Order: sequence, then structure tokens, then C-alpha cells
Amino acid sequence: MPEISEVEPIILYNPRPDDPAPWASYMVLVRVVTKDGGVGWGETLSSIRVNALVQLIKVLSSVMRGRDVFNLEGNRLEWYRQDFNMPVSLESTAAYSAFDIASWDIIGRELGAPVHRLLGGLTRDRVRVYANGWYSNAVKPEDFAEKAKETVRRGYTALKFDPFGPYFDMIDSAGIKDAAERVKAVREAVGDGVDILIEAHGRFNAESAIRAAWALEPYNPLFMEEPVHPEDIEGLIRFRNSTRIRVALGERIINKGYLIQYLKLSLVDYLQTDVGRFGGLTEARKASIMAEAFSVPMAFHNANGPILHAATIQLDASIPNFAVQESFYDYWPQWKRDLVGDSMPVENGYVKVPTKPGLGVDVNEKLIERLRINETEITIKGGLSWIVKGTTGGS
Ligand SMILES: O=C(O)[C@H](O)[C@@H](O)[C@H](O)[C@H](O)CO
Ligand SMILES: [Mg+2]
Repeated sequence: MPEISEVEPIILYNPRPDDPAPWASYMVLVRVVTKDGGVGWGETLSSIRVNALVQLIKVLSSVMRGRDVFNLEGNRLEWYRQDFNMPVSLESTAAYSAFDIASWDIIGRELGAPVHRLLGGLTRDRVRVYANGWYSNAVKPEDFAEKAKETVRRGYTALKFDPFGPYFDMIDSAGIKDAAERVKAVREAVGDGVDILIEAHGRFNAESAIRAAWALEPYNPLFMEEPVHPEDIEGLIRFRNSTRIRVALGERIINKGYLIQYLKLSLVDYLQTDVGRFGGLTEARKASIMAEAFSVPMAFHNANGPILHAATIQLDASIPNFAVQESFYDYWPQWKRDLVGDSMPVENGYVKVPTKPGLGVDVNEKLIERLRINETEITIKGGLSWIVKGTTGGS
């Protein structure tokens, strides 16, 4: 039995002046080691929760030491039983997600199989992606248009952006006009053959989200993401009843109990579960099965790094109800691509599914040793950690 001997949190920190977002400069990895020498890698969200995550991963390590890495369901049940607050804690599910991903990496390597072969096989050998992170420092419509053209020149057939500048909760008609002009400029720049995805980052109350959606509908976006504050279910119902724009959400839904509420009320058209926040590959696959029952396709969220990207692509490759995958790949700092040997390049808007055992990528452990810091060294400053840099129009 491949017995777990260590679950180690590792923070990588490498701030660069042109990072597309504050969280681009670091990553939280989990390295799982078994007694017989197996090593697996996981990753989870960082944003401003790095220290809390690292502490939880250390507790997780004490719980998982001595357990069988193959017991994916039993291991999660044990964590769920022990962490009283897991059902309501992003940090707990994120810490567990990274551990689960690393467990799958070990299991795949042990069995000599890429994870997609263990998740249901290779339904598709390449995965369509949409670009995010491509619009740093864009404020005026022409800035967005120029950068959108460049993104399409790189082969992307879908791109996501947040056109709403500094507005939060409310947006007035001037703000809506600015947003519509940015979306119009992008639509005119890329033409009708490219999908435009609107990110609202859960900023708005229902009234504002509805008015914003009305103004953007003429540009036929594929969806509007998190149009209202994530906890505002009634507002989302109102949004659904007042607009025709498709809704994407899911990056902030952390378990099956919350997810079913959205599916049974038909509140989501593209489900954006995050493998690094929902409970790893084990639970994210269940999310895709639940969505399939409601004819909802998956567009997994991933605003983090390459290990999470590799894990998610393994799931994208296998599930029947796949739509499109979020990708910051070309807009990360180079060191994040180097971490996996730049082995998942985007070609003509698609990523070929890696077929090596486990997550399918080799992790550059020398680079990890060079960039790792301990949690006392990292300083997380306040600020809008969720915005692409320089796009808030001056706030
Ligand atoms: O859809 C997305 O990629 C996310 O909303 C990102 O834009 C956020 O910045 C990130 O998730 C914050 O942690
Ligand atoms: Mg989002």
C-alpha cells in the first residue's frame, strides 16, 4: 500500500514588474510523498490566503500521514470528518484540493497512466481554451481592441475580460456606457467568429448587473460571468428572469451541496468549478457529472498555475460535457510555464492533452528549490487582488 509519509506545502514567490495580477507572483504547491518514494504534485489557489492555506496543509499532513494514497474517497471523508468547518471553508477545500490532485498524480505514476485514462478515458485529445490575463493596463476601448487583436493573432478563438473598470456593487449609466464601448471595440476588432466572454467578478447588485447585461447583449457575448454578488441567489434569479445573456459561474462554489442549488434552479449555463477549490479532481469530476444531468457544460475555472492547469486539462480531456477551458498560460510570467517545461503550449486556441503518467507533466524541482520561500517571508498587501493589473480605470 503506497502509504503517505508527507504532505508538504510549498510557496513559490517571484514577483515581476509585468505580472498580470498580484497573485501571478506566487503559487501554493503541495508535494505528497509516499513511504515507497512516490512523489505527486498538487496546486491550489493563492490570492490573499497563502498563510492560512499553508497552516491548513500542515494540519492535513498530520491527518493523512500513514494513510493509503489510493483511498481518495476515504481520505476526503476523513478530512471532512476532522475539519468541522470544511463545508463552509474555501481554505479547507482548497488545501484538500491540492492534496487530492497530488494523490492522483502519484496514482497515475504508480499505474503508468495519465490521469485522464483513470477518469474515463480520452474523449478529446486536445482542449479548446479561452485567454484571460491578456488585457493588462487596458482602460480605453482602443486599448482593449488592440490587445484583443494581438490575442487572436496568437491563435485564440475565445477571450475573457472584465470591462467594468472601477465600479463595484452599483454601476451608473456612464459606467455602463464605458463598458459597452470596450466590449463593442473588442467585438469590432475580433469579428463574429471569436467568442467574447464577459467577466463581472461578482461585483454587482442585481439591478446594476441587469442594466449592464442589457447594454452588452448586442455584442453577443458567450456568457457573463458571476454577474451578481456570489451569495445573492435571489439577485441571480432576478437577473435570469430579466436578461437573455448566458450565465457562467462556479469558481466560488466549494462543494456539491451548494452546487445543486444553482443547477436545480437552472441558474447557470456554463459551470466554472475550480479543481483547486472544489475538492480536487475527485470532487470536480462529480461536479461535471451533476452538471451533465442538467445539460450544463463545463468551463472549469483556473486563474492559478501550471500544476492546476495540467490537472484540469486531464479532466477536460475525459468528461463528455466539456465546453471551453480558462487559460492564463501565455500571460503568466515565464517561470510558471518553465515549472512544467513549457509543455502545454496553446496552438490555434487549443492545448494538446499531455499523455505522460500522472498529471502528464514533469515538474522542474530545481526551479522549485530556487523560488520557494517560507510563509513568514511572504507579505500579502491589500489591494484588488482579483483584477487584471491596470484595468480599474484609475481606482
Ligand atoms: O475568472 C477568473 O479567472 C477569476 O475571476 C480571476 O479573474 C480572479 O482574479 C481570481 O479568481 C481571483 O482569485
Ligand atoms: Mg471569474
